[in-house]
Amino acid sequence: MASGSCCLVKIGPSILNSDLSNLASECQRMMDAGADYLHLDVMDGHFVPNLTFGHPVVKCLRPKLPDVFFDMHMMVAKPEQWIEEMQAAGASQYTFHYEATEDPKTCIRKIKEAGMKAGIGIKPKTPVEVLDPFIDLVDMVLIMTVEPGFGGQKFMGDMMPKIAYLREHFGQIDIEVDGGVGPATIQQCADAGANMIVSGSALINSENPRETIRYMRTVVEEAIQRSQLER
Ligand SMILES: O=C(CO)[C@@H](O)[C@H](O)COP(=O)(O)O
Ligand SMILES: [Fe+2]
Repeated sequence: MASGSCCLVKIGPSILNSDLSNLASECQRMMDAGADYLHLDVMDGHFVPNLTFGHPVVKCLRPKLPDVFFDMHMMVAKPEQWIEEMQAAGASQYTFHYEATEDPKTCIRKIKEAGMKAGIGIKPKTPVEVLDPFIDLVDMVLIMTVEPGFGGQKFMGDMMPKIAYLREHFGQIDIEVDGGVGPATIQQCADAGANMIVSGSALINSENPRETIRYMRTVVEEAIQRSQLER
């Protein structure tokens, strides 16, 4: 892991590829397996070529999982549009895409005013430096390692320098990695400096999700320890 990091490892399953007719029990299954939070993928058919669910589903899910941190991955055009609804539905963090808004600063301010944590993410073709002006304003940055829109895609290892750049220049910020992350790719994410690990199909399809989560957590913890020794 690049230098400067001492943040907490958090594993957040993406339930996009789970049996959505059993959404609450699939979420509970992931939490029972040792997940730290849930990464809920919202798609609007405009920003990405796919549809999932919106705030009404989050509202139904919240009472079933009252204490769970919901990281809303908002793959939507005009993300400003859904901030209040998501907060009212029970979202904990609102992670929007830099590419989806003309005014990221106002979007961040509105998320904070609504009482949620704010995350900002970039698609694979977006250079990481565009995030520089917003790092001090947000709680988390998201580096996509697939083109957003679908679960089960191939991990893009060439995104790792973006994570290393953020860890190198911005110390302890929470860096989330999302797309194709699982036991086969976690080492690359850990070495680059990611500490918030989204894993969808690898966890949902795992025969032993508890062991898969434990393994990924250990790999990232060891990378953080190594980076601290190197400092
Ligand atoms: O945001 C997205 C896709 O757009 C992700 O959250 C994926 O849904 C994660 O699933 P896997 O790539 O791990 O299967
Ligand atoms: Fe996601």
